[in-house]
Amino acid sequence: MPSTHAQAPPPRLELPLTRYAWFFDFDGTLAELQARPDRVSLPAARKGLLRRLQAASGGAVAILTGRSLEDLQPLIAPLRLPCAGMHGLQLHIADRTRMAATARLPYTVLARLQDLAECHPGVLLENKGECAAALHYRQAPHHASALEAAMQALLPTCNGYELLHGKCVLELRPASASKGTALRLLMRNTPFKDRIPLCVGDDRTDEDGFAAAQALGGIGIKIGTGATQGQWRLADPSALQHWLHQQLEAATHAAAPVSATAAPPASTI
Ligand SMILES: O=P(O)(O)OC[C@H]1O[C@H](O[C@H]2O[C@H](CO)[C@@H](O)[C@H](O)[C@H]2O)[C@H](O)[C@@H](O)[C@@H]1O
Repeated sequence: MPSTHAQAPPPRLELPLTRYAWFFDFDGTLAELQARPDRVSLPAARKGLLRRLQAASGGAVAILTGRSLEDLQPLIAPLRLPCAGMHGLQLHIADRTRMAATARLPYTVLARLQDLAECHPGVLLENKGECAAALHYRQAPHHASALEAAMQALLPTCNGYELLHGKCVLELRPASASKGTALRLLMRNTPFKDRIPLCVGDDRTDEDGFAAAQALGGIGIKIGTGATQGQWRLADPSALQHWLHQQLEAATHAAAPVSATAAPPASTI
């Protein structure tokens, strides 16, 4: 359900950072979107903020991404964080990676996707390890409807799969898991357990994370434009970086001796 606050940036967090469980989407949220998935990198300043947040929150920082974990982990290195990959199909926590029970994409479907990429100049195939595969058309948006029709036609041969519409990307993936499922699973584990989930994301699959976080009494923060059920909104990854920096600075000052002339905090959540 759309929120009445969803156009406003989140105010300062009211409680200590250790009271929140932090969930971040990757592409479009921590890292700016690029023409191709392999052109993305996470700026050092943002890695630094995540490291500070990891320390300040007692380790309750996770990434929920649509990428496979094999793809994500080098992008966040040297950080080691709990994370969910492929929109919740993979879960990595306490140095163990688990995969939701799922079918494999028939090799005939993978071969067809490869053909589609080759026949449509500018289209890229992202094979996420046999369980899911995506066709990216950011560099060839005129092919979007042909790709969609071709992938819709493949769906009946992919039992239990759905066609996901992302940002200039169409993906065949099992319908059995979501970012909401992943968030709920992580929330059952230390150090996330008994905290207030705070979920940040820019894309359609992040809405599942917002719904799960808000159902647990938490907070959803939408990055960028578009309808959302998140309560708050930030313009882009740079605005998120700035807001996180503010939260960390405020927490650092709150831990310091209080000055008699300190101003009262502005509005909080
Ligand atoms: O859940 P996320 O971490 O946001 O992942 C969503 C998809 O992100 C990647 O694709 C998107 O970002 C690319 C790089 O900026 C961009 O070129 C593409 O157009 C976007 O759709 C990733 O490649 C996908 O696997 C993720 O599902």
